[in-house]
Amino acid sequence: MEKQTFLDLIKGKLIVSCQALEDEPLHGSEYMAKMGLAAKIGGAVAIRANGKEDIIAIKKLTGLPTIGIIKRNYSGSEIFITPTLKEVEELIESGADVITLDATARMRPNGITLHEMITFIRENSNSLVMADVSTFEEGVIAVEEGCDLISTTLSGYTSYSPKLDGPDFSLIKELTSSFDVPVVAEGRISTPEEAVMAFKQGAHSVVVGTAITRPQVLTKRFVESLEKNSLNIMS
Ligand SMILES: CC(=O)N[C@H](C=O)[C@@H](O)[C@H](O)[C@H](O)COP(=O)(O)O
Repeated sequence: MEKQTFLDLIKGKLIVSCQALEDEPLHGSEYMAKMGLAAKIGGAVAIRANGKEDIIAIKKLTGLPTIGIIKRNYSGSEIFITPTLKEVEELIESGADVITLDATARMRPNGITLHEMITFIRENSNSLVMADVSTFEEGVIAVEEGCDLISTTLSGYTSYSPKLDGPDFSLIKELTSSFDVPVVAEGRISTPEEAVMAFKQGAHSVVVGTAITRPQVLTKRFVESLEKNSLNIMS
């Protein structure tokens, strides 16, 4: 998909992240494709997904554009979102419209740089490049490296970024007020009101994952709240 067409499509709209890792009950491309379809029926305009199989299944069932990542752990590196060219190659094969890279300041496996990863994508595909960052400084680098979109995904998930319960609205605001590159608000957006707040900070689009597609986490929130309140009532 053309860059401008994709950016226009997601502007002011909701992207849903449909991901279930191997240790999650909804793991499997059939479940994720149906989750994607449910999101589409609800009005999502694109799907963020993990892994070649899920991306292919989601694209086939929904027809929506996909933002692809591959989560994989390598010993000796903390980077787990599309860490090496191997994952990039798998994403190119999947036909993902956007390839998302960890653009944090941490060392990648094999010492490959963000610059080399982006160059490889540009030379071997028409996919757009999204940079997942955890701080403003990483956003600056992502812009300098020519990423098509920046996402706040990793705020709270690097040792040096703030550990917030909710979304990192300050980071969204800082990035959107400094760059023309579209900023996607992502990470711990749990309510429609928070999504609206993210747009008020200038976000181009909003990604919601857990609050829509991880029922076990949502169930737990209810249960914990009930337990806490029954304790309060008893005391
Ligand atoms: C940190 C990390 O691994 N984030 C992942 C990135 O793709 C996903 O596990 C998240 O679900 C996604 O970013 C959406 O965020 P939330 O689920 O908070 O709405």
